[in-house]
Amino acid sequence: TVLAGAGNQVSLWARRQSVCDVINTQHENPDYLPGIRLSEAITATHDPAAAADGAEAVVLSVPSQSLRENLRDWAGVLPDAVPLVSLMKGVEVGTTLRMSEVIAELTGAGPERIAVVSGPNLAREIAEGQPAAAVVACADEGTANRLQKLCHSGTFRPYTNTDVVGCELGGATKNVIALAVGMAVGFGFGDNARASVITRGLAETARLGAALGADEHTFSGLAGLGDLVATCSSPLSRNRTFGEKLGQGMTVAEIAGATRQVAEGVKSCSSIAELAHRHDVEMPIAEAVTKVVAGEMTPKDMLFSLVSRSAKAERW
Ligand SMILES: NC(=O)c1ccc[n+]([C@@H]2O[C@H](COP(=O)([O-])OP(=O)(O)OC[C@H]3O[C@@H](n4cnc5c(N)ncnc54)[C@H](O)[C@@H]3O)[C@@H](O)[C@H]2O)c1
Ligand SMILES: O=P(O)(O)OC[C@H](O)CO
Repeated sequence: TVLAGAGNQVSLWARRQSVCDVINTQHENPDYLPGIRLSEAITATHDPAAAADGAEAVVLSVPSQSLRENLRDWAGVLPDAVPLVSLMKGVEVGTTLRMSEVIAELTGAGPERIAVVSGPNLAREIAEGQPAAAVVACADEGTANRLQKLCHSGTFRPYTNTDVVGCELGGATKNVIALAVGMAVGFGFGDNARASVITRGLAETARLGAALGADEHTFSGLAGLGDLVATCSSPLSRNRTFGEKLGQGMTVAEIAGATRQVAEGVKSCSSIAELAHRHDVEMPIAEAVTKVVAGEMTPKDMLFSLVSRSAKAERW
């Protein structure tokens, strides 16, 4: 929708032919975005080669843990030399690779071709054409500039950034923090708890970013604070909603069984906690969320354990 709104012809790949048919004939995706009319500049196909044929850029957006298996099928049909753009906000379980790293590994593309778009971009609001801003990050500024032009419209304002690591970590970690915020809300706590978890969540995200070579300024930008605030505040967020249900006493299996959409933080929390351990970074919220998701701690114990940790200086 963003690309079509900026004047591009968009070819969308979908797994199910029936979804392609509805998009092509009724210009709607009733399963995921009911009631929203899609631009006629968007056509759908079940054939990845047809979707990628002649593309100026390829935008990749599937649940993070499925990217590797999907790219194995797609790598052979992706056009050479065009930018490969990730919208995904997760870290691969088992490898702890960021999505740009998975793309590099499976396609052989260099950093000058791999970009990330991230920011406070809740899908339904974007599809409704509500205004939003985002970051287009690529190590190569020229590629970032070209992609910025490709998606800049009257409702979508992209900024460029060369800090791919920071943008990806901001996007993946905010999902984990949103789970914690959701748990606090679901348990019945108010705005003080919510703001405290958001702020300390940002602090631990920035600590991890520093250890992995990210630019600290990224975390006060749209892919950091911006996305964190949107996700932790919005009932549209799947991660926050998942956390809320955990806080109300449902189990991970019960919640996962009742939703068809991905809450990336549920899987990525363990990869992020593993990255933190490996780089000797303290990430108490991510570690505690990982324990709740693994069934090793209740949301109530998690929330009180975070408050009763040993006292320290705010900046250290
Ligand atoms: N929804 C948002 O508001 C939003 C905003 C920005 C970024 N993202 C990110 O985009 C990525 C995709 O999220 P989404 O919101 O589209 O998720 P989703 O769960 O709403 O939909 C994912 C789509 O992928 C398909 N899918 C599911 N499993 C698949 C698999 N194994 N292989 C191929 N396709 C599969 C689903 O059928 C669906 O069409 C995530 O990393 C998410 O963090 C989402
Ligand atoms: O619905 P969520 O929790 O996956 O969040 C969606 C987007 O990442 C918000 O920018």
